[in-house]
Amino acid sequence: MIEFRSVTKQFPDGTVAVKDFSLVIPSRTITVLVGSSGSGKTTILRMINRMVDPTSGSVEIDGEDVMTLKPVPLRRSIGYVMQNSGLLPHRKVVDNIATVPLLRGVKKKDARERALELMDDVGLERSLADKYPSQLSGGQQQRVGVARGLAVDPNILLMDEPFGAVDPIVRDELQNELLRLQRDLDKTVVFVTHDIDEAFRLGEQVVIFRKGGIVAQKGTPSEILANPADDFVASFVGADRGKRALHIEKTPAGDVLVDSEGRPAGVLSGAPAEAKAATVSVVGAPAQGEEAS
Ligand SMILES: Nc1ncnc2c1ncn2[C@@H]1O[C@H](COP(=O)(O)OP(=O)(O)OP(=O)(O)O)[C@@H](O)[C@H]1O
Repeated sequence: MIEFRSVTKQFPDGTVAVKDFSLVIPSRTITVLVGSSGSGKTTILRMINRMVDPTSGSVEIDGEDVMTLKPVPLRRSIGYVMQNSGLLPHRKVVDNIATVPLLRGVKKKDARERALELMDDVGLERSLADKYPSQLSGGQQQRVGVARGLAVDPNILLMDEPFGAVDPIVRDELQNELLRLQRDLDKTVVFVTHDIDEAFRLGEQVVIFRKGGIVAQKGTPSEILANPADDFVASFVGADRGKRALHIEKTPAGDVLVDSEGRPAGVLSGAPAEAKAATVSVVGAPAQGEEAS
């Protein structure tokens, strides 16, 4: 479990990026931070692995204040997937994925083998292993980014707009992959996006920010949709709701949100991981070669 307790972050130039922020992020769930540009989402994400430290308040992982942990080992134990995949252009795919394990002293042969397994996990052909990032499509690069985040075998995976730079169809595939990975690998995922549609699709818990790092509302997609806290949330959510005509569909695994095209848009209740898995297989078409569960 990750817990933020009354966290404020003021940068040296006086910018208050996050103000009095409290949140519990349960283990093995996907929590999505959503809001417009500059609302403090990345700053919050980076406080989990000490790329940024709070000015006041505390961030705890499993009851331990992160300030008592050394930044470098902490960073190497938490997966971090960046916007635009953050790949090193001069390194081959397999070496990009193996970077942190190698830094941690894993033998080169073992790191390569693990990297190849991770390529399988994220749906990348092994034939791409010795290519350079510039030789891959945007979607493939994002998959390498996810594999790179998973390569440290983390309990926690931080994802900062990881699917922002790809077209809607690939984005959809990547979202499905993430839901499948979350089901199979049981990670605690903290996911940042500015897209409410993506937030409702992926998040068991969704936190909506207004400018100045202030929480406008947090809850499950259904709680937020059923009861927007104020006009800001209503308009933030409303545009999307109108566009996608979200509605509730009953499945054996629980109630799920689907859009007007029958695509999964989030899970309402019940066991989250299982329900999300069911959402993908009940409402969405399974990917080629993937067994419908
Ligand atoms: N190192 C820094 N020094 C000063 N101000 C900063 C620094 N990093 C971020 N900020 C400011 O803090 C605020 C929050 O930034 P942050 O990157 O957390 O927002 P965000 O919601 O992730 O935005 P985006 O969606 O555009 O990535 C912004 O006003 C930003 O300019």
